[in-house]
Amino acid sequence: MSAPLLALEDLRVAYPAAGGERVVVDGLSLALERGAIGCLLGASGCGKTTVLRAIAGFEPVRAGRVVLVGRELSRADAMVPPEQRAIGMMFQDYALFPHLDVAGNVGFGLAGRSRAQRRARIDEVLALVGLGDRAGAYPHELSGGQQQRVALARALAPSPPLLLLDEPFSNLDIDTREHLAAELRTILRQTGTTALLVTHDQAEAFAIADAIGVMDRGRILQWADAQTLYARPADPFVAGFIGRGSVLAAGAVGLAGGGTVLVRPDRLVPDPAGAIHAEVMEVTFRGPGRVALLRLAGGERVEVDLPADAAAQAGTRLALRLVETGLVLFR
Ligand SMILES: Nc1ncnc2c1ncn2[C@@H]1O[C@H](COP(=O)(O)OP(=O)(O)OP(=O)(O)O)[C@@H](O)[C@H]1O
Repeated sequence: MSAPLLALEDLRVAYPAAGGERVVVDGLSLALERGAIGCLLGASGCGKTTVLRAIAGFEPVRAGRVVLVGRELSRADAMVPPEQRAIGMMFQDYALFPHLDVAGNVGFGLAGRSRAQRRARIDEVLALVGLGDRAGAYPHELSGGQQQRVALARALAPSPPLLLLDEPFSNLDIDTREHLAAELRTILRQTGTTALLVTHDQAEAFAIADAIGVMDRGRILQWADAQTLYARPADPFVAGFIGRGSVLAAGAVGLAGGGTVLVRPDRLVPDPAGAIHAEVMEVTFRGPGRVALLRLAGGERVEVDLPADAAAQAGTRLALRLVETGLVLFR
């Protein structure tokens, strides 16, 4: 197999803190193939941005290595400065220059090319992001989504070997975000750009990435494609974090042998002959169907998708059976 385009090897990053230092990235490794779109997914504060900052060269590493196209960029006792890494970046505040028009913003990173070459490249990337007719507009004349496209065009213009994107759509409304996520994936594919994205939004990660690393407290718990994370989460944290479902003691749903089990909302089905008894706490309509929040006999809470004909109401009791195919057990 060919060497990955980006390799993070046992990376450790710490910030100064009262009485010493606080490790926020702790033994993190990943490999990204050329042309692949990777994503770090995790809750606020788990260290995602810090990983990107270490790759970009804004944060020194305490241990481990950052290697891009076979070139060592960071290790504990040496680092290549950010401006010599040729890595493209797009951050959540997209920081466009307000006094430059769209063409000026996009052309900013294209010093060293002739005027004609610059102009041609600006036109090319603006067409790519669907803003071919807005080259003369100023950032304040554009919508949030358009500004974000300009930021993307600016990051792509120098054809960086690697593009880092930190919560690129977090300032946008949900419709624009979903639309742009799909568009971003298409553009990255068209240009063959290798990218590493950071987000706390699972839908965004699923829509864009080929491989997703679920992070918790500075580590990657599992690095896999979206289907694998959903169907075969590696541990209870990933199981609870990805998709809907509850991680319960196996005995709570009648399974022998101990351990815990991930119960997705379609794995418990109302059945008068079922052996699992629950109290209905709440029923919510979530178009197209209804969802019931149940309390099992041992007090565990679990969410269940209700069939159209199920007559469940808050305050009533319900018998259910467990659909055992596709269950994920942790022992
Ligand atoms: N410059 C800094 N100095 C000290 N602590 C920092 C610094 N930057 C980040 N931290 C801390 O490091 C931890 C990880 O922060 P980081 O921004 O990497 O997380 P994140 O997962 O990207 O979160 P968010 O989604 O909220 O940006 C947090 O607890 C944060 O408070």
